[in-house]
Amino acid sequence: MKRRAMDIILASGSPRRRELLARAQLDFRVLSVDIDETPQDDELPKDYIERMVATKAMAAIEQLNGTLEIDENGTNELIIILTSDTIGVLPDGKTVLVKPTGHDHAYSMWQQMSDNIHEVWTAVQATKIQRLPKGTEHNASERTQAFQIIDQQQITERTAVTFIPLTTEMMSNYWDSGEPVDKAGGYGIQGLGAAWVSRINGSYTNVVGLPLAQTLALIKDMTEGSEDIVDPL
Ligand SMILES: Cc1cn([C@H]2C[C@H](O)[C@@H](COP(=O)(O)OP(=O)(O)OP(=O)(O)O)O2)c(=O)[nH]c1=O
Repeated sequence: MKRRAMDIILASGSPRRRELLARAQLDFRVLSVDIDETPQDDELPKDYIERMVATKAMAAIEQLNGTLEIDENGTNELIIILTSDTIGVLPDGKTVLVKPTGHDHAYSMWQQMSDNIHEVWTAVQATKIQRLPKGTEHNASERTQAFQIIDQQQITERTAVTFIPLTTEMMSNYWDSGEPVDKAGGYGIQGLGAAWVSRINGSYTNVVGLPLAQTLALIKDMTEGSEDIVDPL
């Protein structure tokens, strides 16, 4: 992998995403963003996931505008912000599985996933921003706007996951493990949840939260034509 001068920021609090991107031996920084991830009534999976990655990107830019430390550190003027969101989607193509809000929510998702196939969708947005020249920052809504968006692209990767039949005892034990709480659909394929998965069709890293090969292709595409081109491993 050729190193690049362009900054890459992974705007995510997910340790899984950080670990996955680190496997590409790419220099990047992490910025944690916190947004309201509640789906709207009757919001379709595609609309929801695209809204999530776009909202996370805007929250990341807001944070950068707020601190401006990026310039003080002599960081590059061009930055690619990566944001990502993972959901489960039931075979009806409409029901979105997010992080469980509690025990009952997890059970109701698992009952629908038991002995059934669901899809895991991860969307990734790459947002290229440019630091405005010093002195040209402007104020909007009482916040300094120090960056402009010069490009943005989204991809959504889908993986089909088959669950074995689940018993109440299995669900109860798994809930008690604490693993389900911060994961879409209430399970982690990379952890104890692997025991529930009989088959997948598609990208494994996509289920864990970041489709690595596709994300690297997105970064490469966005750096194409610049000196900072990122070549795959
Ligand atoms: C299905 C599945 C999801 N997950 C995780 C991936 C995501 O981190 C999480 C879904 O929540 P997300 O909102 O996509 O991500 P997040 O809140 O963890 O992090 P961010 O700051 O980037 O918003 O579920 C697994 O770790 N393993 C799995 O098998």
